[in-house]
Amino acid sequence: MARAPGAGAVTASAPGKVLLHGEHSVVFGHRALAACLGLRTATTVARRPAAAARVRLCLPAVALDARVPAAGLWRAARDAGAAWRHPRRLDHERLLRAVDELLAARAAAWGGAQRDAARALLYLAAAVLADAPDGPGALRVSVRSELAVGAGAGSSAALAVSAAAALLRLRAGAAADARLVSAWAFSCERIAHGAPSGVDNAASAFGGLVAFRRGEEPRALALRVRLRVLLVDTRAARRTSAQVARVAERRARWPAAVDATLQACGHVADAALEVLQQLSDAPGGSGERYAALGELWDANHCLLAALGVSHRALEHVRALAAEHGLAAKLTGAGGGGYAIVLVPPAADAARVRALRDALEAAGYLVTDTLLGGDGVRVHDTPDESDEPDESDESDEPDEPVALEATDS
Ligand SMILES: Nc1ncnc2c1ncn2[C@@H]1O[C@H](COP(=O)(O)OP(=O)(O)OP(=O)(O)O)[C@@H](O)[C@H]1O
Ligand SMILES: C[C@@](O)(CCO)CC(=O)[O-]
Repeated sequence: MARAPGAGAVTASAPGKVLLHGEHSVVFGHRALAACLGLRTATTVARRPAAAARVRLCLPAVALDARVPAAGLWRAARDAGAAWRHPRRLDHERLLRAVDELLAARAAAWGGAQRDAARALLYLAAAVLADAPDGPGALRVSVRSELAVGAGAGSSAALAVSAAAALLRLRAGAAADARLVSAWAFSCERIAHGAPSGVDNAASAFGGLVAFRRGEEPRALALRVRLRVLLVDTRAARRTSAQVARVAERRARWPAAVDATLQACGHVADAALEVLQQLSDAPGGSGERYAALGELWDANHCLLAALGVSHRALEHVRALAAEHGLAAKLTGAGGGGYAIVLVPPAADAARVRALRDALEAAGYLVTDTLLGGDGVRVHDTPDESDEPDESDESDEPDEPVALEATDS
């Protein structure tokens, strides 16, 4: 049997993130500080030997298993100027229109999370692979994740970064630079979020602790400090785009007041960066510095609440943390989703345990984790000797791929 063009499969994984500071204010040009999580999303892209060009999307986290015919999409991507090295040369809107036309009838019954994921993955696959000499052919894209979807821990960025890295590895034959991966993931994030700042994809691609300001290169911070947090999933659903729209709407009504609040968030982020730098330079006296950091988390949370993006569950988490002597803030877009509780090294273990119990008794999911760790990683290389099997056409389920957490 003839081998399918460029047969093989690649898996890449990327972490979620938390924003220590700067959610929402980063959209308006202020500094954000992001740290990646030990929880990851893995995307496997496999070239399949099917006769017809199509993409199968296996996305258990959003309960989607769909097959989409793709010949027209590959053509549209070439017409839109797709070239894997140059995300900015692509006519973004034109390719997106082609994706939407393709999905129009098919996705009518899908929910928003399914449609957003399918749009993002089809866009990326077409954009990165359409200019391959032998064409993209048939693909299977399978995603597995340890992250809560749509909760503020950067699940959409981890999806975009891991998919971009896998597709680029398949297309280019070598692992791509994190900046290129991040740039493609940013184009992808634009699809659901309209005008994202880019902080989520930068944090996920680069890993560790990242200082970010819109329009500037992300700065990986070489800090010798690993913050311990309780990551609390309130399980209150929300969409990032809706929270961003809520702030924009409030700003349209009260421009001066909202701009002053956003600017204050920026000052808090600047001050927190100084404290983190001190913690890294001189770990002695860290009790006071952790107390200062806690104060800044609290201030940042209150400013975000003033912007209208808190939620009663987030306020509840903060109140429980305060009862146990710890500081907490919402992280990500807010409106539900995740909060983070700062656990200083000297925190009393029994109190932390008691807080965890109280949070769990209230129905929240708690992960005790260290922030920082690896950014994007390519796990597999395409195996060109892997003779495809005709039975691949029958769309049998994928083999699961083991996901290693990087820390926690
Ligand atoms: N593992 C996954 N499988 C399929 N789709 C996913 C997955 N992870 C994220 N998504 C897509 O990303 C969307 C969630 O993006 P959203 O930006 O609202 O949340 P988030 O990225 O988790 O939070 P934030 O942007 O505030 O950090 C989902 O609705 C879905 O379309
Ligand atoms: C709410 C927001 O600031 C962070 C979402 O994690 C949106 C963005 O930066 O694009």
